[in-house]
Amino acid sequence: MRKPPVHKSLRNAFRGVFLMMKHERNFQLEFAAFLVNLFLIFYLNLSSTDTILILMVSFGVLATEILNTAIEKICDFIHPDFDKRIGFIKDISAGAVLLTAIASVIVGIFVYWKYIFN
Ligand SMILES: Nc1ncnc2c1ncn2[C@@H]1O[C@H](COP(=O)(O)OP(=O)(O)OP(=O)(O)O)[C@@H](O)[C@H]1O
Repeated sequence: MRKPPVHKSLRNAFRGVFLMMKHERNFQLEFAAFLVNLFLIFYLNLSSTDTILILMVSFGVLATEILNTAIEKICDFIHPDFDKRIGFIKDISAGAVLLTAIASVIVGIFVYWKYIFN
């Protein structure tokens, strides 16, 4: 099969992010947190290193949420019935999101602390 041109692949990828925004509540909340971070980056005039740190953890959470949702959808598609193994797969996939969220809270505390309390 021929590969689609780059602009089409890019359009599909953006559609994927748009679908997440439209249908997935957790992603909507995480995207809202991302927008708050964008505001704080400008409002507190973060250094470039701190900006990169905040952007990396924010995009990390969003990207992991997309992969988690993809795994959940595959699970529901290939095995809609209750199965301990599906539960295990979904739990560890959700665990990946949890870890990135914890990392983003830790980084956020370290970065914003300097600007708010110093
Ligand atoms: N088919 C299944 N068999 C066994 N356990 C399941 C199954 N579907 C869901 N579970 C359990 O329910 C939990 C939630 O699964 P669900 O598919 O509803 O994800 P969700 O509520 O959208 O999760 P998230 O908040 O991570 O998006 C799973 O982590 C798993 O423990």
